[in-house]
Amino acid sequence: MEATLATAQPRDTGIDAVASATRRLVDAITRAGGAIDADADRIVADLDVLTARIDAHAPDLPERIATMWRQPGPGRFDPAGGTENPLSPPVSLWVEPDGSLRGEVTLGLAFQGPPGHIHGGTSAMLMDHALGIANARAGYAAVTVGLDISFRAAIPIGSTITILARHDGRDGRKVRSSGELRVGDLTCVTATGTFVLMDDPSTREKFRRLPREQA
Ligand SMILES: CCCCCCCC(=O)SCCNC(=O)CCNC(=O)[C@H](O)C(C)(C)COP(=O)(O)OP(=O)(O)OC[C@H]1O[C@@H](n2cnc3c(N)ncnc32)[C@H](O)[C@@H]1OP(=O)(O)O
Repeated sequence: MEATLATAQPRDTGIDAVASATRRLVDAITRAGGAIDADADRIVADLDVLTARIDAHAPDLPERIATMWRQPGPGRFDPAGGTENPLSPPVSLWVEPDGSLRGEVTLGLAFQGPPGHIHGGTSAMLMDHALGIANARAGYAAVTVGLDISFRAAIPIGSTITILARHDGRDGRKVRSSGELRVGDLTCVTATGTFVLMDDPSTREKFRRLPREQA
């Protein structure tokens, strides 16, 4: 049986290709560091031309957000696994036979925290998002209200990180999920999350309107 992808299906054309190219750009900048100083003026000028070319296509923010949420299927703009989001690590999560999620990702220097290792905030984002998707796959679209995370071992930059996440149950309007990040057999991060259902009245009211309407 073919495995089911729980995150967006990557494409090698269009906005996905632009996002991938931008990730390569960010990786190159972080690896080169100050070695590009002498060429910086020309690089900035080239990048500004590209930015202006792209910006010419951008609608205003509420319209863009509305368009994003009209897209069917897994979020293509998510911060972890969003194939259209250049800031998103290239995470794909697959549904295991027991309904839990499993995926792999390799992160570069842009995600560094302590020397040579992944930033804890990045690990927390991977966990938060994977736990949220595990809930959604179980039929419970929900937002995080609590995330309990333990950093047990540092994750080296460039290592293959295995992401595991599972939905653990529902208690009224709250749902729970848990997961971990592993490198090989080593469990580096564990997390448990408490989420509140999106269709709970207070949550629905909070997230119904677009940011500009809430200001
Ligand atoms: C498929 C895509 C998946 C995407 C996953 C994305 C995950 C995210 O990053 S979501 C973004 C981050 N989260 C947010 O922005 C939510 C911010 N919070 C809120 O807006 C509000 O708390 C809201 C609207 C959800 C609920 O508000 P309100 O009704 O006042 O309830 P609130 O006081 O916050 O608490 C709700 C419940 O959670 C419990 N709770 C609150 N904090 C915690 C915590 N840290 N740990 C455990 N439980 C908690 C409360 O005790 C309460 O429980 P009960 O229903 O039994 O009384």
